[in-house]
Amino acid sequence: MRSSQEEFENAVNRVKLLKKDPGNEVKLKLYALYKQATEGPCNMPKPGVFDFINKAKWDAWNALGSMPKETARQSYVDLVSSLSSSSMSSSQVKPGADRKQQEYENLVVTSEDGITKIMLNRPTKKNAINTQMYQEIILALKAASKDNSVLTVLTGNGDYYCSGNDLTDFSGITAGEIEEKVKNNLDMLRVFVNSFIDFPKPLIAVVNGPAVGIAVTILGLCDAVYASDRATFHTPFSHLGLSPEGCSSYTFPKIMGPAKAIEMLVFGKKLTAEEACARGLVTEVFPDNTFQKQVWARLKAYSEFPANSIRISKQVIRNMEKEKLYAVNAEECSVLQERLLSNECINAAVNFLSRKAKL
Ligand SMILES: CCCC/C=C/CC(=O)SCCNC(=O)CCNC(=O)[C@H](O)C(C)(C)COP(=O)(O)OP(=O)(O)OC[C@H]1O[C@@H](n2cnc3c(N)ncnc32)[C@H](O)[C@@H]1OP(=O)(O)O
Repeated sequence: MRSSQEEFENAVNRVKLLKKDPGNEVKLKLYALYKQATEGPCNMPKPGVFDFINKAKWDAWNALGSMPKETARQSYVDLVSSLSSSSMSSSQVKPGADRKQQEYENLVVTSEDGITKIMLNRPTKKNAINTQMYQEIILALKAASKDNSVLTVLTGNGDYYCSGNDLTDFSGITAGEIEEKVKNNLDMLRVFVNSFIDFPKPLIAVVNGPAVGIAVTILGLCDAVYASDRATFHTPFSHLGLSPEGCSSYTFPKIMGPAKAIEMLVFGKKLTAEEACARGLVTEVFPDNTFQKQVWARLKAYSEFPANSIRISKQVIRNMEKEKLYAVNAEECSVLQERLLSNECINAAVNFLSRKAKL
């Protein structure tokens, strides 16, 4: 829907009423869209390099090129609407309260202060990831990649961060159905891991408690990992007749060296948070009683950094090895597909289901 001149003028007036300073980047965008909407393409002579303020304004306006006046007017109205609603909601919510987004069955996703938080929410099952939760995480990452947040955080609700893949996922499946179910799950796992590889902004894991299996391997694709000193890191693939996933067969040897990676991925050594930090898998460890306070203060400070710079820097680092990561993911999924059909794996799952085996 195209905006009218009246809506545009209303938006111009609403900008003056904003309670929160939207920051220089947004102000430049508003300036440029206003000029384009009212005067058309940039018609000013380029200011000298030392005339910083006018040069920044000129650059912003000039960057809009030949954008039609009507498009600029609409973009201006849209931008002001997004600013007005965020400024209004921040004055309406209690300090520290989260703004809830789309409803998910197994996640709580909220956005506040430039941070989108994706919280795994099956605390009674130690946040084990079932098929639906995999799909919801894929959707939540897609939404977060497009929202206004600067940072995205992955964390868990309750005493666990996540107990890994839901081992009951294959229960109730008949022998005739198993191959197809495994294939479908592995196709989904590949998409799930790719959504971490492709995530365009800094993705931070706030590991509030023990982490198992895929919840650990995927940390190698996160940009920072903050852990409570209560957290542990366990990849019991061999106990379960499985093989590494989440690109860990590539990221772990790179992060901690092959010998230490094999100790975790092949021999299933469980690490404390301090040990995982010493190996480079964890960025920093915090005492559990001040964990949330310290980590969120840190993240809030980071979220105030220039959003484009942060995103572009993350992408420069990730783009170096994206193709490699896609290939590793595909290979790991293909090996795991065979493993999931092996007797070793089926016996481990049956043991868990009959409550004989725990980690
Ligand atoms: C798409 C295919 C991808 C395949 C990739 C797999 C990679 C992996 O992730 S492998 C790792 C799999 N995870 C595990 O092996 C953990 C299994 N769970 C446990 O060993 C224990 O539950 C625990 C050590 C995590 C916690 O023990 P604790 O005594 O404190 O609590 P519990 O009473 O055992 O658990 C409470 C509740 O939660 C259920 N649960 C916990 N983890 C899982 C899980 N991974 N899958 C399914 N359900 C899980 C547990 O059964 C309990 O449920 P009930 O209260 O209903 O009995």
